[in-house]
Amino acid sequence: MGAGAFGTALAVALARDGRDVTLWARDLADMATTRRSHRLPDVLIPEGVTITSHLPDAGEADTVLLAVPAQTLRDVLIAYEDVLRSRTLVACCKGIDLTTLTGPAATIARTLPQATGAILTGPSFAADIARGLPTALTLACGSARTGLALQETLSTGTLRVYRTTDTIGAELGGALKNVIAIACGVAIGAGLGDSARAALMTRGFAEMQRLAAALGADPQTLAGLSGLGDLALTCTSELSRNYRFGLALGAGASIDTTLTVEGAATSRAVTRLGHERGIDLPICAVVAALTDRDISVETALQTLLSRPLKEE
Ligand SMILES: NC(=O)C1=CN([C@@H]2O[C@H](COP(=O)(O)OP(=O)(O)OC[C@H]3O[C@@H](n4cnc5c(N)ncnc54)[C@H](OP(=O)(O)O)[C@@H]3O)[C@@H](O)[C@H]2O)C=CC1
Ligand SMILES: O=C(CO)COP(=O)(O)O
Repeated sequence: MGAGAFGTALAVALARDGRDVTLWARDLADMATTRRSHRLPDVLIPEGVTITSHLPDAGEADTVLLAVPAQTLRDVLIAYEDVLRSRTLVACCKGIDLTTLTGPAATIARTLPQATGAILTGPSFAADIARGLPTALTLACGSARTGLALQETLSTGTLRVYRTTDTIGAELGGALKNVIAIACGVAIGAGLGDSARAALMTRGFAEMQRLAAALGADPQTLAGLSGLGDLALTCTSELSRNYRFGLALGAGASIDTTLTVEGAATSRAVTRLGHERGIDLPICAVVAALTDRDISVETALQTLLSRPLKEE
């Protein structure tokens, strides 16, 4: 569900590997006839993918991948509850819901408790997956048995899926790396240099681990693909929309508001979560203030540099 860049890329990769895939979009436009998505223009969607805007066309499919932005996941679950509640639902989004302050796996568990929930996350650009380039992802599911089955279902010759039962760690790794990627983009866009970026990645990772530990995640999960792996990708590549958003903010350039930039809303959600739990998240707080245009880049820099000196 969700025929954006990521949903389309996963559908293409799975169908190429022989899976029976239905790709649902709320608005098909001319996708079914052209078999192309404007978000992945170079990719022809294989005939093995059924493209539809009528969800019952998914028939008895027992696994549903939810590739919609994190801030819309809850609405989608509620709107299609009748079709979704008895299936295995795999969230393929990265973010923290601003209203409930929950990640995608927890949002599924809260909204449709009868469904089996999981999350697929980790370093992977949709364009790379669609081209069949080698990619490794994390599949987290509270049920070890379902996780094992999903790992088999979602792995292909080039898409290598690792599994864990730590859904909190996996969803936090994916959500938080986007916030730090915005910070890194700002640093590079403002001309602060690669050393500043390395500092933000490392101290940002410390914030990710701090919050994850406080919320009950296994710190090892954050050192894996969903966490360190995705941080490395997203903080260094201009293919990332979060990083590009930061670059524009830092350079004072215009922002493309049509793009999905999950880290913006998530920086606000995470800052609220930090306040509620008494956890120090200075980089996330600065990103939230920058994206809200509450502070300038100069103030953001001074805020971080003037903090008391401490042990690492
Ligand atoms: N792109 C990437 O490389 C990767 C993305 N992800 C994650 O995947 C998630 C989706 O991102 P991505 O596919 O890139 O985003 P896109 O902006 O490319 O696509 C978003 C899709 O969600 C649909 N959508 C938005 N709101 C709703 C709604 N209320 N109901 C139903 N459908 C809706 C859009 O439909 P419409 O076109 O009608 O607006 C569109 O099909 C994000 O959380 C992202 O972090 C994860 C890994 C890689
Ligand atoms: O999550 C991603 C790569 O793992 C995609 O990053 P962006 O959402 O920043 O484009």
